Amino acid sequence: MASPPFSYAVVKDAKVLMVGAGGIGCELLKTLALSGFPDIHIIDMDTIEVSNLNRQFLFRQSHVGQSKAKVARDAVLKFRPHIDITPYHANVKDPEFNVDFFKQFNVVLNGLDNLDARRHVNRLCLAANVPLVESGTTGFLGQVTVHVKGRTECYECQPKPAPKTYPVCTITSTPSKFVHCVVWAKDLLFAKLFGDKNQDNDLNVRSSDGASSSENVDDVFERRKDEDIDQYGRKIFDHVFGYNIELALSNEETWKNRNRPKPIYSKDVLSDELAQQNGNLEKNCACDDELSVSAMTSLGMKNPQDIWSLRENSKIFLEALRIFFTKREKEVGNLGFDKDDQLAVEFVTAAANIRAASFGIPLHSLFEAKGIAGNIVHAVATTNAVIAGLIVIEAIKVLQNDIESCRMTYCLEHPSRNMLLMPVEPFEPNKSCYVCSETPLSLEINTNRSKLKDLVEKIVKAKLGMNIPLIMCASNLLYEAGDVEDDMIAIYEANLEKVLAELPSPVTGGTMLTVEDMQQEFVCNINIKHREEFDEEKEPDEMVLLGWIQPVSAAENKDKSVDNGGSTTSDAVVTAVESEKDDEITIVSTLKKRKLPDEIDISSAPADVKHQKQLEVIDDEDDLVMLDGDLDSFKKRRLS
Ligand SMILES: Nc1ncnc2c1ncn2[C@@H]1O[C@H](COP(=O)(O)OP(=O)(O)OP(=O)(O)O)[C@@H](O)[C@H]1O
Ligand SMILES: [Zn+2]
Repeated sequence: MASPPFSYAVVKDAKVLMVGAGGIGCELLKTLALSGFPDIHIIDMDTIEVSNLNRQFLFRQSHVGQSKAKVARDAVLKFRPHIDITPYHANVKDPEFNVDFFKQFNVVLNGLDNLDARRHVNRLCLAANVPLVESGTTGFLGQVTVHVKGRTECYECQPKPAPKTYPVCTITSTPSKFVHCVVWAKDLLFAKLFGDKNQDNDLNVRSSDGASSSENVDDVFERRKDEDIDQYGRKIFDHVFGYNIELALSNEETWKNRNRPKPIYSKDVLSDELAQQNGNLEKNCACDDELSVSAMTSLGMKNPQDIWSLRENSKIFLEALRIFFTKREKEVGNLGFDKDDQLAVEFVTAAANIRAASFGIPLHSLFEAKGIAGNIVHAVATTNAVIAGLIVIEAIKVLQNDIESCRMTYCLEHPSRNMLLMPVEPFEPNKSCYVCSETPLSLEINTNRSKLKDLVEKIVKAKLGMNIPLIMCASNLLYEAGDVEDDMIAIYEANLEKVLAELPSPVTGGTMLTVEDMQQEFVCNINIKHREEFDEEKEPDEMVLLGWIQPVSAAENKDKSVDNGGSTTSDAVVTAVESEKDDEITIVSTLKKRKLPDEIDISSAPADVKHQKQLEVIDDEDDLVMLDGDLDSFKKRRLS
């Protein structure tokens, strides 16, 4: 079908909102300005960092520390002085950016890097009825999608795979890849030593028969008053890399079909006097900046791309631990892993490598370990530029109200059918999407036993992702959360416990609850039905939400699992799930688009069918595969 010719009028009259002035945003603002857009508003909450300069070309060294939105505006005005650019150095979730604010724009363009903000913008665009062009990049991969209320899928019509998770036992007992060791070092050991002591931690789960001495284990991690720090470090070292491994080895069953790990004790790797020689810290730490304190510097090691020997890793491990307990003592107990915290990265690299050595897994450099721990895929400027160009092309189609011609476009790393850019017709809205559809969700619940509090925590907050929910049953307010004053919080909690302990009686007869999210302008109707019989294994909460699509990874990993960390810089994972090696990518999108046939009732089975098909492919993580075809004829195809 021929699209209407490009009309400059739609551009000339358009008022657009850009959210995000980072890698994609800089390219986008430049392309919008050069394409003749006269009125552009930009929201970005961040300031410029040195690490942005290699690709966020509107920024220079002298801008470091300044607002991205404002500097981007000034930079573009230098070559397009006559356009209006309004910057907001703010979080798009701030209340000032409400439905009325969104209504003033003809189209909203996202250049964000996280799911939460994307969802928020999606919901506001739906509430304000403004089309959204959404985008993301991860290295060479990227995508641009178009979301128009009632005509295409909204951003949340399909579940988004959450960051990859691993079964706990792989992490605690049977690692087979370096990433497993990194997750162990970061989420278990680092958290145990430097994080919140009250948090549950699976570090002590070693083998099925090794639980007996769990009390002693806690003592080991507790540093005794006046305990010499080097001695303490060695004690931890010997416990986690020596004793725990010996204990795990005692369970013969585990090792029948696996390589047996080797216990490592500090005395075997480091001679005794080394502990004293270790470090040169005083000399290097005249600086006040805590994050710049480094075990590598202290030990005279410079190159983050070197792969350290077992001995070097052991020295870094002890030195980093020593620095945390001496120079950063105040933070111990509150630390969370941060990829920009040099000392934390050094500690995690060293711990992961020592564990890897024990399990016969190849060691890695700090640079590589940091990438894995921070879930970092290095950004590619060209991908951002291509994606920004595509955003503008789609925005113009949207402004021309030519939704038929809109395409979701996937930028691939390797050509497929000789193409690097794969256009896909947008999907129709998912009729069972709780965000954009009017159809109420249905909750089957044991109303005799379940409490409203559970419903709020398990369904409203955890599943539907509402931040500050307000629940109404007809015109009665049942639950409210939000910025309550401090002294009110206690009263409020007591009230909630008391007054709302049981689900209110009208619900038991089958009642529609209306749930609003005050922060995200989001309304969702839940029809509650009473059901007494629940399968305890499959439905342990005695609650089943129908019409809601589970995020991929939640269903994939029913076992208790450990998150491998932060989010990627983009959302390209929507279609491409990264596997552990850079060159292994699993594509789960159906790149050849199909409109959902009308006869299929997607409110029930097909969404699940589609979902399961995706899982099949995600499991096959070692190949580059692509799903091709429509809902009932998914085929896996290997790309060569
Ligand atoms: N809730 C939000 N409100 C406003 N801006 C946001 C929000 N969430 C993310 N952003 C902005 O979106 C931009 C995303 O850009 P990009 O993906 O290039 O990330 P970056 O932080 O600039 O770089 P990197 O994460 O790769 O170091 C950032 O500038 C960030 O400040
Ligand atoms: Zn939707």
